[in-house]
Amino acid sequence: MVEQRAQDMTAELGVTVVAGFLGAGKTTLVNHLLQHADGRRLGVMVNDFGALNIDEALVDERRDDLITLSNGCVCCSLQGELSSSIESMIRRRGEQLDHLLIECSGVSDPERVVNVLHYPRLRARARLDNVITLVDAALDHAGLSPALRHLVASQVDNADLVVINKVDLVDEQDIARLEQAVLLPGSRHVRTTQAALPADFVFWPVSSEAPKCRRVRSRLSPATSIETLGLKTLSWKHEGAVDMTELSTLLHDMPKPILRFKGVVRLDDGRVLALQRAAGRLTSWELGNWPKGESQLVFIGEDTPSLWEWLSLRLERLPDCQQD
Ligand SMILES: Nc1nc2c(ncn2[C@@H]2O[C@H](COP(=O)(O)OP(=O)(O)OP(=O)(O)O)[C@@H](O)[C@H]2O)c(=O)[nH]1
Repeated sequence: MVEQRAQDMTAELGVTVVAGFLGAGKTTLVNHLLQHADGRRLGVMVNDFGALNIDEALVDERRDDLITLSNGCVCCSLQGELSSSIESMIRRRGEQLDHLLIECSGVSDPERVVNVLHYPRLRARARLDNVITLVDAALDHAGLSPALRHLVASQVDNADLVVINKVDLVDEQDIARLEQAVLLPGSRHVRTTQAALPADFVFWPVSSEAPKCRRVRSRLSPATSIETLGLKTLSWKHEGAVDMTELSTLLHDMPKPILRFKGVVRLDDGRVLALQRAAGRLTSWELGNWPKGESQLVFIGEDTPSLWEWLSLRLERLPDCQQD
């Protein structure tokens, strides 16, 4: 991998792949890097697992160098779309971009994204600089299904740098236990809050030697496929305002196997709220940049029929429920 990168240092566009399980802090890292780009011109590609791409709204600034890949996962069904989007990013922006950030969906194995970057037609023009995997320190990893634990292990094993994020939410002992459980011996890793990773960890100085990142050997094979993960998504759209009292009760009651929730909600008074739940914690903030009139909610969780029946029933009190 390092040898491949050394050959590619003259290629025009440096690429960082940002991976990590649902809600680990990938968008937070992308936003942090956009804010600490130090004059570097960054392109961003985001990929949400759900049918609605909420990440598009959550990445700071609406930019014409933001490409959204939705309704699938870059590690499987969207590989063709990923490669053509990278090509079009290179074509359209090649001379005006210094670096491309590819944010994978939370259920992607970054190895598959890296494979796309090795396609001959991309190799000469894009240079993979690093794979950064975020791990959610607040998530009960032991409580995940074996397939999802396998996915997280694969994300970690394929990283050049592992970012143990959300260390503000847990104590030192828990962090040490998590590191012991998920990291391979000698893995390059850092701890962060709000994914505040120094930019030097991500962007290689243009004139430097090839990056000395360590490519760990995967202890798992074959690569995780989305089909084996046993996950389901449910998305919901509504043209008008949403009753926050009803929605808040629903979100409060949501069972643990619904692993991730994201939404953008228009309120009666015209304000727009972004809402998220990851590792059981709900956060919300006012959003200034949502051009669409509608409210959108996406839920991702284990494929247990009773869970989705429960959610559908609750969502029926809010109109226009649509299952994927
Ligand atoms: N307390 C705390 N919250 C964090 C931290 N980093 C991120 N968050 C919150 O965690 C939630 C998920 O963060 P995102 O950056 O959207 O996670 P993601 O990996 O992009 O999520 P998906 O794309 O859905 O997989 C958001 O509500 C963030 O504000 C952190 O270090 N501490």
